[in-house]
Amino acid sequence: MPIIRNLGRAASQLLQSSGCGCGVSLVPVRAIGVSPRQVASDASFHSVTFSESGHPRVLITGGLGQLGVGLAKLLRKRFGKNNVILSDIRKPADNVFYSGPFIFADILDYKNLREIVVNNRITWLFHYSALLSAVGEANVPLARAVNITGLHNVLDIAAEHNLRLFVPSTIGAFGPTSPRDPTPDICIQRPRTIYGVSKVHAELMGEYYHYRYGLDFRCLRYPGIISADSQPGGGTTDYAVKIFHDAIKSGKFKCYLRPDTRLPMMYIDDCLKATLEVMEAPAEALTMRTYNINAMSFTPEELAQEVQKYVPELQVTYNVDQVRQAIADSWPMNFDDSNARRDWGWKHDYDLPELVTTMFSYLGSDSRIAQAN
Ligand SMILES: NC(=O)c1ccc[n+]([C@@H]2O[C@H](COP(=O)([O-])OP(=O)(O)OC[C@H]3O[C@@H](n4cnc5c(N)ncnc54)[C@H](O)[C@@H]3O)[C@@H](O)[C@H]2O)c1
Ligand SMILES: C[C@@H](O)[C@H](N)C(=O)O
Repeated sequence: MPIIRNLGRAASQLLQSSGCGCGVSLVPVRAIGVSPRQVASDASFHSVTFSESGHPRVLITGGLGQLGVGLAKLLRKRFGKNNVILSDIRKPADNVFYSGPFIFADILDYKNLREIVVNNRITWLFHYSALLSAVGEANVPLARAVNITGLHNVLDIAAEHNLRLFVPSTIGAFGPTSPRDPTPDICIQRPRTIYGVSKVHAELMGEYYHYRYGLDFRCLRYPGIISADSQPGGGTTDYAVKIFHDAIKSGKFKCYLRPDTRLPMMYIDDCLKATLEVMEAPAEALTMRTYNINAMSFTPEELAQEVQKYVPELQVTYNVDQVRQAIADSWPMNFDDSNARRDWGWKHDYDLPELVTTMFSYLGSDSRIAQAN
């Protein structure tokens, strides 16, 4: 919902009398007095970055997807179990529910989200809710709502409550006119998916709120993420997770991308490590608010060859899905993350061989690993 649509009379008056003398507000307009739980307009909205315990109070939105549960685990180790609240609109599995605080949070419900942030004295928000590239193309209106309207809600609440906000972007924020090998941080971004368009929008809005309202916005462009104990949510890079499961289950894998399709990829532990590191980086170290991060790039054919070292009988066939192939063909082949490495010391731990070894050891085929060595 456009911020301006929520501009009430009190907000208009405040805008007229705003301190800088230029007639514009220092917090997003929606934050000024539209909530039934509104505090007086002269009260301080500003909470602290850390709670009394010295740890941030964290909320993760969209936390039941491929990445959120792992992030919660990492953050709970660092900040304490009860300081990290996982949220989603889906029902959590027992092991997730009993591993720490979980709450229902629909990012399209602005008031509910605001109430959660206030009642739990949240200071850091990791905004993971999204529809990914393939499911986004299958339902553009929903992707637009979740990825764009939902982001607006999160941005306004984060700015109003002085949160440190992390929003992940993606290799999908680039398009066919971007340099693809390698893709630098700053270049042409004309993606052709609703997912990519919404992520460019998120990068730009977050940076705008940073410069305009002082929001502590931090963003990483993730490559395709590979994990063993969580399933991907409908993206173009999902094949690189499925191949491991199919290799173990049936010894057969049908790939929906051409064998020579090169994309940047990363093991989940590196992705989550980078996320925590950029959130903990001192603000003065950050010369940018949106960074590429990279680990490796491979094609389905190269991944299959590495997997076949562990499952030599694996049969791979190719049945190209035109939608996902067109998306992949418009994305970076290699990612230039030199700014992240320089500014806050980003360094990945997993290249392709370590990734494959780790995946098989998690998926329980240690005997095959022994054979391969
Ligand atoms: N997994 C990757 O390879 C990858 C790569 C680049 C960027 N990212 C980004 O990282 C973030 C997390 O990715 P993921 O792979 O875990 O995604 P996912 O698709 O697995 O999970 C997204 C979650 O968002 C939730 N969601 C949907 N609508 C919602 C709503 N209205 N309110 C609250 N939650 C809602 C879904 O229930 C789901 O659990 C996303 O923003 C994604 O764009 C992921
Ligand atoms: C790359 C990333 O954003 C996601 N895994 C997708 O393929 O849509």
